[in-house]
Amino acid sequence: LCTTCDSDIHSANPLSRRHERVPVVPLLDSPHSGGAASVNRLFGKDEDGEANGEENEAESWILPNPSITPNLNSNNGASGFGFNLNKGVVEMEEFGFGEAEVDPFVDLERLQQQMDSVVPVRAGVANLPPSYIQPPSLRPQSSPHVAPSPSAPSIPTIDLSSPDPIPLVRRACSHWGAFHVINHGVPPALLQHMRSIGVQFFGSPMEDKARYACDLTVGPAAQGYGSRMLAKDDTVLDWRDYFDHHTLPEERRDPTSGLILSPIIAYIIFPREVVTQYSKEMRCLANQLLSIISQSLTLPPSYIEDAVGDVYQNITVSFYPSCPRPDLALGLQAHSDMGAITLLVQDNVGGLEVLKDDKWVLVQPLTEAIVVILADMTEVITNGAYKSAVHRALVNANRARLSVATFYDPSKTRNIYPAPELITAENPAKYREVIYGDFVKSWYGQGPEGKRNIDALLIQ
Ligand SMILES: O=C(O)CCC(=O)C(=O)O
Ligand SMILES: [Fe+2]
Repeated sequence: LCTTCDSDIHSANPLSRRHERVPVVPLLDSPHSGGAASVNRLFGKDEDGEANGEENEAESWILPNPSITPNLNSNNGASGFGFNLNKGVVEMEEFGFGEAEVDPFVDLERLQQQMDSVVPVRAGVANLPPSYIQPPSLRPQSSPHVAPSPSAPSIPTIDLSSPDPIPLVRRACSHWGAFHVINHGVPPALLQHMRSIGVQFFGSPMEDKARYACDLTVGPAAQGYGSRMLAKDDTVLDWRDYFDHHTLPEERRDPTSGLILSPIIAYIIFPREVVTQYSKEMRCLANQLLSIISQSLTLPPSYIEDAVGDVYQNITVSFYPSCPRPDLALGLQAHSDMGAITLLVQDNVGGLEVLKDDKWVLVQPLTEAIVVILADMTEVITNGAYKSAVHRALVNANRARLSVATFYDPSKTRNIYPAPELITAENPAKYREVIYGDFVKSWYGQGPEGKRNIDALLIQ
């Protein structure tokens, strides 16, 4: 709609007349984007503000598949989704949640009052569906915690512009396996932009989001919208919806891969321009960090990067709606990431926890900082000198939360093994060599359960 029509239509309804139109942040300052023109492009308008749907589709990260029309009430293909689409719809209807009209401009706090998601947000305080109830030992409060306070220990913050970050990184990696980086060189506007697009996407009506449903029959971590992490049915579900992008190598950028349904959309979802830029910046930062990490173990700067080989990068935007019983559920179960390194950007709600000395420690959100999480293959390559960090996401009753995780992984055919340079008679190899694809298969097949998959590689 042009601004005038938009205003006319919205003022016809006394409630929506009070809505305030707030555009998401302007696009980056680049020769191709900037200011009002970019905002117009984001919302499907040409430079004069007129609607321009075709351009939207061309710029979306994922393109529609015009041969398939979504039918939320049919049984077709429901079993292969990242979630069971039919089940989701039935559950939402059961809880009196019909087709919500969601304003894509709303912020997270307002959005959670009216949004729909795969997780059944409208279950009501007394009614967390049993499939989301964690066994008592895994519930948030049942495991030991470091009480959050300004003086409580937390992951270190490393200024990457400092003259010599190597000793700081060495310390953070050996003690925590996770740390914040600041002055990392990624433009803050890009981080904010990615978050804003996420808010806009998850705030869309289910009917629109379901058109991007991922197809887990093509394999785990398929591209697109979903909620289930594992193929198995008997796991407790995470209180999380996600949107996964396959970004590297570039040949994985098939805009239809992994999707079941994707017909015409009226507005843009994850614009290619932004995701591409984000992917580039995150790759650059990951390479810089892997170089510092290698050097911190007296390995050549490109050691871990070379050991990983061609990088497989996925960008997963996670959305954790407010939860009726945050004491019984988890946004994301305890796990270590399976690749080499993860770069996580969170909003200001908080919920990420890292396990340190068998106690959960909250990672306080830091504006503009990026959380670096060491993953399992770095643990193998460094022969356990650096351990992957076990982490999980909590949910809360009042506020929805959004995070963007960028995974830097080896290709499925890559052999990963402890660096021979780090093996001595006194310090023999601690892990068996593994083909990364086999590791991923076992991870998704049986579930993470903390570090069980990497522990299975330990040489006794
Ligand atoms: O959302 C978060 O804070 C954690 C996300 C995460 O651990 C993951 O996607 O692997
Ligand atoms: Fe993770």
